[in-house]
Amino acid sequence: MITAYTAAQIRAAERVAIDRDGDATLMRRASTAVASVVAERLPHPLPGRSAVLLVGAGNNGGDALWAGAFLRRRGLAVTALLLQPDRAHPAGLAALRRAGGRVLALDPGDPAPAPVRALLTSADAVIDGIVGLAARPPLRPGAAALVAAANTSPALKVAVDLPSGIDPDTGATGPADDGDPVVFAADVTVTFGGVKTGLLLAADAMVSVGIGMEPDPGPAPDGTGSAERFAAAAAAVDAIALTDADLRVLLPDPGAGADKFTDGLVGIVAGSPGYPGAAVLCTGGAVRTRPGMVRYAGAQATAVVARWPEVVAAADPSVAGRVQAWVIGPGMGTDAAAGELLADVLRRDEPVLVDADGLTLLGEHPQWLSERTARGAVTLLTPHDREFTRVFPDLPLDDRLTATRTAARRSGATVLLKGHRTIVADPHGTTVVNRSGSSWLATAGSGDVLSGVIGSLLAAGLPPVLAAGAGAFLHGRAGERVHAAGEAGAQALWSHLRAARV
Ligand SMILES: NC(=O)C1=CN([C@@H]2O[C@H](COP(=O)(O)OP(=O)(O)OC[C@H]3O[C@@H](n4cnc5c(N)ncnc54)[C@H](O)[C@@H]3O)[C@@H](O)[C@H]2O)[C@@H](O)CC1
Ligand SMILES: Nc1ncnc2c1ncn2[C@@H]1O[C@H](COP(=O)(O)OP(=O)(O)O)[C@@H](O)[C@H]1O
Ligand SMILES: [K+]
Repeated sequence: MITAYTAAQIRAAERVAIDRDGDATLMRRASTAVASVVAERLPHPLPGRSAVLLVGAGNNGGDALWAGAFLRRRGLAVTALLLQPDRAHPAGLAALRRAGGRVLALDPGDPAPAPVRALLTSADAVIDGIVGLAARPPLRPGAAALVAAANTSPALKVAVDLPSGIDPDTGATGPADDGDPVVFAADVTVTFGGVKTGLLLAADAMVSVGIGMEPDPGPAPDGTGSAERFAAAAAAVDAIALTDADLRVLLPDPGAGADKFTDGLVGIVAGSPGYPGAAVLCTGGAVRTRPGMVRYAGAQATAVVARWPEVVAAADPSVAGRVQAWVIGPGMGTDAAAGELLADVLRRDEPVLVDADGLTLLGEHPQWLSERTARGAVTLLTPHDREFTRVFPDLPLDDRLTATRTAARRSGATVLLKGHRTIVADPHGTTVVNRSGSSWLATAGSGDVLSGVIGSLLAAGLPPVLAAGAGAFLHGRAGERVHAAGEAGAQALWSHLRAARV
């Protein structure tokens, strides 16, 4: 489990560490780590190579200046570009100068003239120390112009603590209506004092370095497979991301005493004459995720059983037999008959996952959701952006994390917002960010497979936020395998779901 924190939580831990160790010690540890990452990743020998530092007004710039001083001592030519020369970290600046580094004060009106752009283009490494924990995006115009110029450089790009341009708490990059906000295009982010939640969303490669100021990670999951313990660990921090090892804990292999009824049955209501494929795709997601039994209840029983003979099929939920969780929505249509089916399933007490057309119907009948969550029935919504906006029209998606958390808190449902980084939040605020996946998942029907996967985990009794988080992680890993195998299309996911649990 990767645990992540808000800037305020990290600042609180930092205050304790500064009182104990002094801030110069912390900065030395942080900047040494940045210099090491740069030195490890550049081709050797290092003498003769060059690094450019982008330096803002605070301690983030201080880290970059100290890292530059260390790299200078290892033989690199180092140039610091100061966005606010009179506010640059004095000790860092002095250290860089002592080591023989060059310092350029930038013109605030034109921070990236041709000579600066040429310097960035020819550099071997660019180190981003414009802004860290104090960031409030979007970047101010001068910083944005410098970052935009740096992003065009072929150099190794290393962000100090956070890529400048993202919000530490949410990963958001600023209001979407201001055009595309600029963010430093880091190849790697070296972060200290704990992973910031924004990094889970907005940074790909990151190195988290302990410098003696990390927040208390809370109760660790004990490795026994207790989902409750796992959920408590997740609830104690701001957000988590799951790992392959977590999946082994959350989805144990069945024990010797298992039979097909042991681990929960999922019922699937999906597909319609217009969309027979959705029924088959969604059911396949469930069949391939866990042993046990899958029931199908809907208009495509013949097609489903032709592809999945192990499925027990019925014409509708009222005659389907007992299940421990329902998945409803993929390709079911949005007509009156589909609405009745959804209303019927939502009146039941078992956990229900609503996806796709089911979400469009919920947008038209919000009371079906509120009546259900008011009586405490477990509900999980798995929208993509357009479906999210149908159900929660007033929640802007320029800050996806806040939108997802607000939707969950307000509706009483667990909400999974799909995307490059899928986000799951439950009504109490427990948050899982998914970091597995491949853009090859952006293919028609891949969401149908996902809802089958998650429904199966919900029926197995995982708390909804973990069922959704683990399902998204597994689906993402399967997507990576589809890509690696040179395959494509949503049904290619089926055959990789089992092997994706390593
Ligand atoms: N206090 C310490 O001892 C330590 C601090 N550390 C570093 O210090 C950083 C935090 O330092 P600071 O609190 O000084 O602040 P930052 O260095 O994060 O911010 C610098 C300045 O950026 C400006 N800024 C904010 N939003 C901006 C925007 N959208 N566009 C342009 N500029 C913007 C702010 O006005 C602020 O003065 C951490 O991220 C980390 O890199 C580490 O060295 C660890 C130890
Ligand atoms: N750019 C992307 N990178 C990674 N995963 C993506 C990307 N775009 C979409 N996905 C994933 O692909 C799936 C698409 O689901 P959805 O939009 O519901 O498709 P459909 O309705 O066609 O089944 C989701 O799991 C989503 O997280
Ligand atoms: K930075």
